[in-house]
Amino acid sequence: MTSPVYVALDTTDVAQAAALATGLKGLVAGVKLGLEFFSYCGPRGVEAIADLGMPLFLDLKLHDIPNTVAGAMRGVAKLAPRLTTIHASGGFAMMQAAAEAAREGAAKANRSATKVLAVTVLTSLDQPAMAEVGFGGTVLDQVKRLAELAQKAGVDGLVCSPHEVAHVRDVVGSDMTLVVPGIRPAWAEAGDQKRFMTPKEALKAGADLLVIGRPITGATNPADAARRIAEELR
Ligand SMILES: O=c1ccn([C@@H]2O[C@H](COP(=O)(O)O)[C@@H](O)[C@H]2O)c(=O)[nH]1
Repeated sequence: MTSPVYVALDTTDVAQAAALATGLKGLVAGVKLGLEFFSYCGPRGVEAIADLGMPLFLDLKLHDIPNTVAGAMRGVAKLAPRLTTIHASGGFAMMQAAAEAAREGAAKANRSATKVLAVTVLTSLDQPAMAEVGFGGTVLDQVKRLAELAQKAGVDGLVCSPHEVAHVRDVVGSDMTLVVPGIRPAWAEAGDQKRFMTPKEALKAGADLLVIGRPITGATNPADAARRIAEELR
């Protein structure tokens, strides 16, 4: 079975990210670089990891007015990741502008387009945390609402927790890529994740790709942890 796992390299250091990526080559589907890495290492750091030749997910979770997000997305497109993210709560026009900018960037470079994924509700939020920021309804309803809106805006996929993935699949059908963080093997600590499941449960619920960070990167032997997850998925 080909691995469905993108490993989150949440580090401030290019050399550390490169060493982790190299050690995990062949054991994971690709690597995910996020805000922590990008804040410290910038586009040049991303290029250094891209040069290792593994599929790249650049998870910047863009969220601003449409014009600003489109501009940032043109920059992202130059880095040519396979996948990237925006926040669905930025609204329809923002998502539409981001998707368009990604497609235009790819067309200009004559390559296949970066898939734009809309993040629905962060996996670190539970129902009380949502109420704190003024959402009266359920997490599930909010995720489904944003999923529908994102699909209408023309994005390629969604990020949601394993708790909602089956429901999201019912709403958007089979065309959209569903990427699921909030993954915790039974032997790993939850940390700040609130809506999580094991890798096997998440795949069974309908995830296309899983994002796993600390259970792998924080292990004494990251390659062994990745192998253990692969075993559990078999
Ligand atoms: O809702 C979301 C969206 C993105 N993430 C990102 O995934 C990884 C998860 O890392 P762990 O160490 O496995 O918790 C991290 O990079 C987040 O930025 C998410 O967790 N939830």
